[in-house]
Amino acid sequence: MMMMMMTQLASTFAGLMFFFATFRQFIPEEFHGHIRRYLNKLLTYLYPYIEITFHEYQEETWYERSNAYAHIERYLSTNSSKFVKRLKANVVKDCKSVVLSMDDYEEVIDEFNGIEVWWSSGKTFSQQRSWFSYNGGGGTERRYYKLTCKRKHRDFVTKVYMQRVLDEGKAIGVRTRQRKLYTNNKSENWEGYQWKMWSHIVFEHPSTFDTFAMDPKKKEEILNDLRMFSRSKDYYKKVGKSWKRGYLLYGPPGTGKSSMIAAMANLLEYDIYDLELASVKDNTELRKLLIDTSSKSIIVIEDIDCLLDLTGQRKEKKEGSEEEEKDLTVKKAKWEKDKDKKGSVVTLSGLLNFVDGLWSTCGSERLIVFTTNYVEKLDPALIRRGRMDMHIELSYCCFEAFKVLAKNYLDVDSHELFATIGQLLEETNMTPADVAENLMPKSDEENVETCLNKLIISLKNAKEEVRLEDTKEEASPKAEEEEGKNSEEN
Ligand SMILES: Nc1ncnc2c1ncn2[C@@H]1O[C@H](COP(=O)(O)OP(=O)(O)OP(=O)(O)O)[C@@H](O)[C@H]1O
Ligand SMILES: [Mg+2]
Repeated sequence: MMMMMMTQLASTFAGLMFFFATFRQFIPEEFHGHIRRYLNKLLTYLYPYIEITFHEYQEETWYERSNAYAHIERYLSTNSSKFVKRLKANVVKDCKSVVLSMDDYEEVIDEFNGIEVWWSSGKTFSQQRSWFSYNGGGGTERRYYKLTCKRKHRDFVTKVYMQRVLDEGKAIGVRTRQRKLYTNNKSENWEGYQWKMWSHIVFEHPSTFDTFAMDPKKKEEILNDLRMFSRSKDYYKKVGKSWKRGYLLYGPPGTGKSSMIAAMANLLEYDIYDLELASVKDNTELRKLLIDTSSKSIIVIEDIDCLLDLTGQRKEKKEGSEEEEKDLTVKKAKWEKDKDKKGSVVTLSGLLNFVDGLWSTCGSERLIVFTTNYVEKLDPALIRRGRMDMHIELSYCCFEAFKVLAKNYLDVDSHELFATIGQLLEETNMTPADVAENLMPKSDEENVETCLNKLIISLKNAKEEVRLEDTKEEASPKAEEEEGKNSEEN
């Protein structure tokens, strides 16, 4: 009703303006300014409102949906859907939930701090038919939201009220969005009509900190650190630091590094950018990839140890065991092959700049996570505090971690066999991945007891293998000595 009245007033005024425009040649020039001024005064009297229109597509980049429009749409869908008669339904989150928004030509009144604003939705039609409209883009229909408020509230509405609408709409978007897992390892990154540095799939990993097996104290420490980070926007601003944090996850294969990244993303509701460095052409491309990441995300570089020779100036690092050295050589050979195939010339300094150079400050609320199996091999510059702020060791399964896995896989909190398992875990090293594999029932016949016994047998076998290895190693220097003596005698 209110909107109809306002429209009528507006058309009356438009009529007056039209009258003036038509007959202006019959009116002496010197009166034009006065007439305009009086007409404007009359407008304020007859129509004491202002209108602001938010178009769905931006004029300069006609294919790009306006963020403001999207935020307003979400805000109105949450705040107005109870009062609007006709609603549009959008299915999100993999068909699991429905988001309602105002249908075209609907109106709704919103109130904030005692001030009323009127929102209406509408659309215009463009005569031009573009390539874009044939390709399912914005098409010839252009939607908009129109905000109408009293002229005297203009400042409050444009500054305070609109900021609230945009902030709330943005927050709703974050809550209801489908999280994504991005990768740069793809030759075809065309998305509709735009070239994308990253391609993505929907991120739905079940790992959480509840199901993650590790020492509870350490887990609590990590959880506190992450929660603190996500709440510290103002703190980072105050101390003059960009709002990002680096985590280095290190430990043997199968100790949960990748699972922890997924748990972090699920906890903070962030997207993940899985950066494959071998596919990055050079430092410039690395920077472009960085610029193209969004806030509220985790940038992951797995197996960072493969990058040791990036500069060709690797310092002498501690020698690892024979097995570790062999594993590292295989991994590095694969990395070199990938790198050569894709012609990658990323350097260590390029990577250091990526982590904390000037460009890294674009965007905010971001975690950078490196993973490695061989922390002692890494260049100290890469993992110094400030770049990798928190170093997290993920190690072999301890008794506390086993209890979490037993709860996850068998739904038991205690059992008489737990004591034996606790003892064996102290005596031998087994990764959480291996413990989990033993605990998982493989048929209907396998119950809690059979699974726990399976684990006990595996642990005993692992212990025996280590004992045999040790005996062999002890025996071999003696044999060498004997051999040496014999050759001297001969
Ligand atoms: N700490 C853990 N808590 C719960 N499950 C775990 C844990 N560690 C490993 N797992 C299980 O083992 C599987 C392999 O773990 P994950 O891939 O996270 O290991 P990783 O440390 O990333 O290994 P890699 O160094 O080879 O990449 C996971 O899918 C998960 O089911
Ligand atoms: Mg992994």
